[in-house]
Amino acid sequence: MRLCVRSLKTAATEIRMWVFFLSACAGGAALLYVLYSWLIPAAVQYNASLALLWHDVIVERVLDRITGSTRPQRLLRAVQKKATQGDPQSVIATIDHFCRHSEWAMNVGDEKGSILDSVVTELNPSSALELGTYCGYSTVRIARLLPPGSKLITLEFNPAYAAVARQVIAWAGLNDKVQLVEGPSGDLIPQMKELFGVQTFDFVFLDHWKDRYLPDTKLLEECGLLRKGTVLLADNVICPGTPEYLEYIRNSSRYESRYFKSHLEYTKVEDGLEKSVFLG
Ligand SMILES: C[S@@+](CC[C@H](N)C(=O)[O-])C[C@H]1O[C@@H](n2cnc3c(N)ncnc32)[C@H](O)[C@@H]1O
Ligand SMILES: [Mg+2]
Repeated sequence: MRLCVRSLKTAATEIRMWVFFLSACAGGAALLYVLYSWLIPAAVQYNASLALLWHDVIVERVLDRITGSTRPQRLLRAVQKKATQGDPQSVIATIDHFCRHSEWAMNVGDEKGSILDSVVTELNPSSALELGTYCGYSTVRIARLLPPGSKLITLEFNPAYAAVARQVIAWAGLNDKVQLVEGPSGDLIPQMKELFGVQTFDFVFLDHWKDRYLPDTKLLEECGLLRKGTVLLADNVICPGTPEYLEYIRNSSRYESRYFKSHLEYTKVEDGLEKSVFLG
């Protein structure tokens, strides 16, 4: 009888321990779930530094490790799987969907993209330059709006990104409008006239590394690649930010400049585009 009571007590203690252990596991899992599905997404939607750290460093590195591929390669696979060949709009929509629902990427994005579209449509440029191609998202956005016979030269110094962008541009059916040139902007801008026969650009989209906006603008001026009326459109002037460029372009008597408020691609963090008309 005594033995029986003792084994009942031991069993009750064991059950209590198991209940405690399982509750702790369930609590931990619930906490992780709330963190991952609610707190982190909410924080990175509204905070600039957290957004860039989370999307551009943590998630990208983890997914690269797990999948054995790079973000541009995953983006390209989504395009090849879901977008219609020869249809730029479907390529843009596929990339935006991928970036909103699978993985953030540093394209200009749909929200600022519609501002970019209106600037390009209004200007109707026959020669355009893009600094920073990445996967070719903004290249496709700009090139699809160019009038027949126009050309967009886009510069990218990362060979792996350039290789992906070439396939994205080809998938959109825009090879005849786009010339992707591989190399650093600082070396290529001075060679534009002799290598590509460009006189001046009607439109320049600045979206490469932010510390190059100002030196490359001055280089474009020195090389005589801007004409009276050339429009410079600069992305990410708030996030990550280009303070020296803004200081220069807003205070120079050679430009008329205007800020278009928007958000960092695929988030609610404030960012914007600066449109500056060269006055000659
Ligand atoms: C923000 S991404 C461009 C995004 C692209 N414009 C879009 O919206 O789809 C910036 C790209 O510029 C490239 N880049 C940065 N500095 C550069 C430079 N000095 N010359 C050429 N490419 C550069 C980077 O490798 C990167 O792919
Ligand atoms: Mg950008």
